[in-house]
Amino acid sequence: MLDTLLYTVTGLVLGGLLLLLLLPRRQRREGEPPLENGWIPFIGLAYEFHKNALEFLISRQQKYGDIFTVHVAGKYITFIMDSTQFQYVIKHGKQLDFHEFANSLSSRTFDHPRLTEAKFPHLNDKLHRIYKIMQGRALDKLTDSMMGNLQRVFKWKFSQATDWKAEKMYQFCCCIMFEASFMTLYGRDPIADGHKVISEIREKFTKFDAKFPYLVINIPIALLGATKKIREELIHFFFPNKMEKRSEISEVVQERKNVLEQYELQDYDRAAHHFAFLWASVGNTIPATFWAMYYLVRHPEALAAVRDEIDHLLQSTGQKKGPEYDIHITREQLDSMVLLGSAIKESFRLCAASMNIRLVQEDFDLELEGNQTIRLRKDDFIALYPPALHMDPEIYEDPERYKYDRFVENGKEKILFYKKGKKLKEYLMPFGSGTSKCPGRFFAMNEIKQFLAVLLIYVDMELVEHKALGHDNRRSGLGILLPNSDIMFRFKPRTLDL
Ligand code: HEM
Repeated sequence: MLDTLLYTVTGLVLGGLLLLLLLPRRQRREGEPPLENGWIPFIGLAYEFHKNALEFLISRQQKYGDIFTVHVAGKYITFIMDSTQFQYVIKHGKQLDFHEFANSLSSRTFDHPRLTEAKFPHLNDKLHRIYKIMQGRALDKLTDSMMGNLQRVFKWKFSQATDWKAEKMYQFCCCIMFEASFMTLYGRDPIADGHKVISEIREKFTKFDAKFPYLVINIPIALLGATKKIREELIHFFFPNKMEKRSEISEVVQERKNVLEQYELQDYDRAAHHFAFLWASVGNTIPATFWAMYYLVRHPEALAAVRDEIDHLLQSTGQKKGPEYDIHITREQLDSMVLLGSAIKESFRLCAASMNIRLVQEDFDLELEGNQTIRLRKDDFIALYPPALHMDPEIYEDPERYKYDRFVENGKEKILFYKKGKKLKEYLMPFGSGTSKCPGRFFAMNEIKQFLAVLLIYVDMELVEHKALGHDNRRSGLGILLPNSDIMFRFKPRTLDL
């Protein structure tokens, strides 16, 4: 009896699978790029893509050429692999939309209502206008505040270190960057113990962040253990009663708060928006800071050259080195440190994997260089995958190698990179492109520079473990990749040669 039941169930499952396999697949139409469906219905090539996106895309590029469409988890994505063609995708903002797609992703991940124009007229535009506060001269205030907060956190961290002290490097970066960025953007609660409250938020944030890639690919939050509860707790930190208590809130967060208050939103929904901004402001900055620090510590010649540049700046501005002194470095001075900037860009090149994705709004022919056109279908995606550019040996010689001064030429920032003899408009894309370019990119770059400058001024450091780190590919396509494990390093107050 049991045998018969088992045979019947197995038969039904196999029959169902066979039927699924026999379902008609999408066929390539004339003018469209080569298409690969994958053999598993709905899933398509999702597994291969997520295992190692760069390897997967390069293998398809070898098979189909620079443009091809693949079926990944129910979506059809056309990849443009030739970096000389990127600008043609970037400039088609009307037919290739980013905001609609980003809005629904953010709403699903951070649990706020979608900011549709019909329901919340002009809200999206108003929020985007605020981002100007993070650019140009307006950035001075934020940069100064970050410098003060970073030094406060570093001094607290190093206060007990008299001799070598070992720590996990990722955790170290996360602790310092989270706290300093949080205080800079969201200010402080004058009564509560700042370190304790922020550590609590950071721990919850780290747990949420570990599940972030699953939320993005639409795995129901109910299947992700305690993530729903943690997300709610994080959102509660930004409720009006908590925000009102905080002093020294940055202008950008204050302005966002003012704009959100002009609309009929629940307290929870407003708080969820603040939480989304928190994720945007530290979710990539922390791993980016880690990689910049890791590569410097791993390459003593790079560390020595960058430290020399920082020391030189201190000397020329008459400042003393050492944790007992306050350091002041202006935004212009940060900009002038080309070796430090180059070292950070080089680490971006090796770890930035944010897919630039656009949703096709209507059937249309996308014109590319050299009278080439490709036919695109409404509701498909078109994507640029920066690692394909960053690891291209025609653009970057010996691309696997970390070369801290790769972005310096004749003592200035190097901005000319070529492919097929053509000057590239986009040669480094950690921050996205066109309409979706990160509005926090100047602040992010400054923060990482400040972190490294203070660190190198305050301490000597070296690796304790000598294992090679790889990437955790779960965030492939979503921003800066995390390392596949943490690594021990040690530091001690710097011996000063004054
Ligand atoms: C190394 C650090 C950072 C990296 C690599 C990074 C990268 C990016 C990327 C790639 C996007 C576009 C998303 C997409 O195309 O899907 C983006 C958007 C965004 N980033 Fe950043 N980001 C960083 C730091 C920051 C910081 C420090 C802030 C704010 C303080 C920030 C605020 C934002 C915001 C608000 C958006 C959404 C913009 C929109 O709605 O159009 N980011 N970021």
